[in-house]
Amino acid sequence: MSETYDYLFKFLIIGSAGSGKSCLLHHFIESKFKDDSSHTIGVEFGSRIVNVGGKSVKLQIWDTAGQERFRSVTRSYYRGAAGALLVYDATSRDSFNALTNWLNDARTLASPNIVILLVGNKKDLEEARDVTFLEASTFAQENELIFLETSAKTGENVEEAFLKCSKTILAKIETGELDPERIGSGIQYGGAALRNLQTRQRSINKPDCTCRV
Ligand SMILES: Nc1nc2c(ncn2[C@@H]2O[C@H](COP(=O)(O)OP(=O)(O)OP(=O)(O)O)[C@@H](O)[C@H]2O)c(=O)[nH]1
Repeated sequence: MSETYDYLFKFLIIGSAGSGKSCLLHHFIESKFKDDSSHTIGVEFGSRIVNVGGKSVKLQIWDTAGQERFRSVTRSYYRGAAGALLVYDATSRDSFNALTNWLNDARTLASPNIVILLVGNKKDLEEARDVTFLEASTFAQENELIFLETSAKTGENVEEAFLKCSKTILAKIETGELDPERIGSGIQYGGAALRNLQTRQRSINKPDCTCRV
């Protein structure tokens, strides 16, 4: 039996090693900080159903390894992603400088319409900050990204990051900018939406009984 959600979105979490991708996913799924996090080998997976503007959306999230040696494996997961969290560590300038490369990969290997949310993680480490909010938001504007600063430690803005990205995808579906039926869109209808579509289809096909011959 199909689960009752309206849409399924495929999500990626990408960015430099150590920026906190696995901790963000863990906090989103388990609502707590993963304090024994080690480097991801290849990819890890998590999923959760969220409510976005009255629609239930199942997020299928692929957490990719940031280390260069896994790049060929992780790249193979980009295809057909509807959304991505592009993560840098706000206490690491290197992770910020690497964003352009990650962005190029996402836009060329995933769908060109992929919705990307830039995430400045480790917001709780204010004293060790190496990237200002202003320069990151300027980068986000220049590259047409949505932007949030988060802390996977305190949980600040973690939920918001996933929800904001989902909300943007949903809005683009509603305006017709994204087509869930396009192969590789990273979006699927769930059981609930399919039932609605079928009901609508039936009423379109039904002959108009009020007309008299
Ligand atoms: N203070 C603080 N530490 C964090 C935060 N997020 C992650 N960390 C720490 O940063 C380190 C790396 O976190 P991970 O989530 O494993 O990083 P990753 O991006 O998944 O790394 P790779 O799997 O190698 O790509 C760990 O020691 C975490 O405890 C945060 O928001 N605040």
